[in-house]
Amino acid sequence: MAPTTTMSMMMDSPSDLQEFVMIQGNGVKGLYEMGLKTLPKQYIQPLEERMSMTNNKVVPQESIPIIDMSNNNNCEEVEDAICDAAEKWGFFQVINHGVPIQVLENVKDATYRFYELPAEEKVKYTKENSESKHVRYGSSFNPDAEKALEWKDYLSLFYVSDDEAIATWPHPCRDEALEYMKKSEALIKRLLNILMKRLNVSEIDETKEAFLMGSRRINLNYYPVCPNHDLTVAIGRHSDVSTLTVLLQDQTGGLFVRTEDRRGWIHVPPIPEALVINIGDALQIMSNGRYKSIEHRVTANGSKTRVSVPIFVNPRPSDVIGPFLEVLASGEKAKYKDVLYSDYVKHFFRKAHDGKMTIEYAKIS
Ligand SMILES: O=C(O)CCC(=O)C(=O)O
Ligand SMILES: [Fe+2]
Repeated sequence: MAPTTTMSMMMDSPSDLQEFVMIQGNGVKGLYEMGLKTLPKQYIQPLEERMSMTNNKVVPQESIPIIDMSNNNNCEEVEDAICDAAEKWGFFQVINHGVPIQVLENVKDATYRFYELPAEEKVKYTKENSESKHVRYGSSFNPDAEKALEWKDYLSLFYVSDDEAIATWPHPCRDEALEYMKKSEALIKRLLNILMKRLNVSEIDETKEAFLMGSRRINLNYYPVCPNHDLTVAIGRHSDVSTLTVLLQDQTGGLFVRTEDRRGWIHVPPIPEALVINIGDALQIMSNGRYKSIEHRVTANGSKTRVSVPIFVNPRPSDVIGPFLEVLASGEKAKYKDVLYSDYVKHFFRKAHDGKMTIEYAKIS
């Protein structure tokens, strides 16, 4: 069938579009490559979700902290900057973080390599087809629950063990994704140690380590050029369910973070060689609200393809998480109840992205 015929059929029929994007595994990348000039209506977001609307003012003069983690920097100053940023912003960027720059470049290249596979290859990893429940390729966030789709393709890799990853992760990106995960471990431990110290957790024993970083998931996100990009989003407003997230973004830009007063959005400018760190809901819960998991979103781009590679550092699915006893020791009242982490995550993935609503699930009212 000629591409124009397929395209006009898809523009008219939601099920044809879903078949092409999700079932056949072409993703939004496939839509872009067909030369689509108009955004299909399924992707048109309600007015209030579009970045161009007045309720979504970008605050240009503000910026999240950029923290130099070089070893020769004053330790105490670095530690304070990290904890302050986690309390006030829930988001910061780190430079001289110790993850080799080549490892970051390699995982970005590997992301392109995966998405350049033909749809017949990628489709092997969709929810319907994937041989492993730990490997999932898809488009948008939760198409079954969303009123409007998001302009994003993703490959999500849940880490269980090296052997399992080697046996199941797609070859074009397997080694690079694993290497990025391995090489970021020291940074993750350093950040968690620093953040725990302010919570009076002086030592991360085995149980605490499981709560804080017992499981990890790495996503390879692909956001192709988007027609009528102002009418849609690449990722809708959400907070992460992780303990913390280490995010590698390319030089395109488009990630925005909610301001403290919730009245505007701040751009997270791409900085060469930097990593973005953000606090997730699990750490907001464990710190009893001291560290903030902040709403963020990604805009779609009309002229440039963007990739990003977050590592979600999580508790184990079987862990029951709640505010740490050390935090409550001073008599502070618990703001969150104990929740089974897998239930919390299921709750997040059952819905469309809805800002900061997920954490209501754990709140003591
Ligand atoms: O692509 C980005 O910059 C952010 C991605 C993100 O927020 C997520 O995957 O949870
Ligand atoms: Fe996120």
